[in-house]
Amino acid sequence: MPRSTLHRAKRIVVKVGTGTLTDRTGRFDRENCARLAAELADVAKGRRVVLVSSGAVALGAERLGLVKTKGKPWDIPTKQAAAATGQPHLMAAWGDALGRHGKVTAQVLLTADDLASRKRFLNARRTFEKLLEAGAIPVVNENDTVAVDEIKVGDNDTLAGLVAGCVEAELVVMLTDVEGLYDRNPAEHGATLLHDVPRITAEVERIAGGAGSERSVGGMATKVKAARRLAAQGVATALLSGRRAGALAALLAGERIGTVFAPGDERLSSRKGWLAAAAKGKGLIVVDAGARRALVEQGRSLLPSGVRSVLGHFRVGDPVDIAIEAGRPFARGLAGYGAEEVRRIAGLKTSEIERALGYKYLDEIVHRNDLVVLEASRE
Ligand SMILES: Nc1ncnc2c1ncn2[C@@H]1O[C@H](COP(=O)(O)OP(=O)(O)O)[C@@H](O)[C@H]1O
Ligand SMILES: N[C@@H](CCC(=O)OP(=O)(O)O)C(=O)O
Repeated sequence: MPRSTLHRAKRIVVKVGTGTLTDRTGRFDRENCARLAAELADVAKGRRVVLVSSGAVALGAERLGLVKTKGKPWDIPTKQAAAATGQPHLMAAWGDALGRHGKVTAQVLLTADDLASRKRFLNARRTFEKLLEAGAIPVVNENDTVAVDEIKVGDNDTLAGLVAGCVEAELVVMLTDVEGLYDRNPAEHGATLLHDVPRITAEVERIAGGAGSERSVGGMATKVKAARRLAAQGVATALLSGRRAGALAALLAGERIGTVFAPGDERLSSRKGWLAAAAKGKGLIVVDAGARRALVEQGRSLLPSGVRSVLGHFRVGDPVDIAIEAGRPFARGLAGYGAEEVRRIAGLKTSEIERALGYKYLDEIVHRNDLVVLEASRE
């Protein structure tokens, strides 16, 4: 999807960062919210738009009168209390601003745990579908008040990527407080804006630094990581200034504005996209180098002969990670056998499965249709 074809995207996730909705002192910027709402309503004509909006913590902090001491981050309960306070005001602000343009808004609060569960992921997808069908703009945020470390996404750039998978968007636009990705931190002298990034290499990741203010989370690093995951699923990502009037329309008109990360050639099915981005492996299957080659280079299924050992407990149909000894998982798939069964057939030929178990479901431990190679392992 080169720039000139971005206008074809029928489903777009737009992510708005804290810096776009607040001024320098951290106060809510109602004017910018109103301007953005008008532009979003325009983009939503003939398209389905999902908004991922940050800002709950900043709005809540303002209401609660919490003052930030430089260099001293708030503790988690303080941030959660601020989010609980700010979220209804954030929704009211978007509801009012988009309502002025005839758009109905709906609140969707999610955690990583919700999207890792296939059942809840599908439920969320059905809800999104209904809302979009009805012409509403879902406004998504992390469910910060309940999201402790183990279950949270952590930043809204990553959340926007997960939501894009859930609604099968073709494009994610992140509105932030800079014009796009620069070749070095834009605070440094002589930084140059990179308009088009055909491939997210390790070098691109290296130049993407942390957040621009203490109120934001993740910075460029999480945006580029999210863009890399999206590219691997065949989705384009654009970064734009959330303060530049008309930027969204200009981007969709093919103008050279902001940064566009090109999508990879392959568009993953929604199920494979979920496996790659949202699912969590319930266990780990350790395989030999030959199996790794067959899976990564030849797109084959995982057979028992390549399996060395099994860690953890999983049942048939559960997501499982696949790694070579002492390595990071390089693939994830849906288990064709439970962990106990895989332990009993590890290293055997497919013709020996039945003798070892007394029955056989399939030849494959993970079928290639249920398997994704994790893009981080390709480097
Ligand atoms: N190479 C880079 N190019 C652009 N911005 C960068 C880069 N490295 C770090 N940043 C920082 O990332 C910030 C944007 O991310 P962030 O502060 O998290 O904003 P948001 O609240 O919109 O998510 C910029 O303000 C900038 O300070
Ligand atoms: N969920 C948080 C925002 C987290 C976040 O990623 O913030 P940002 O870096 O400004 O997009 C909130 O609503 O305040």
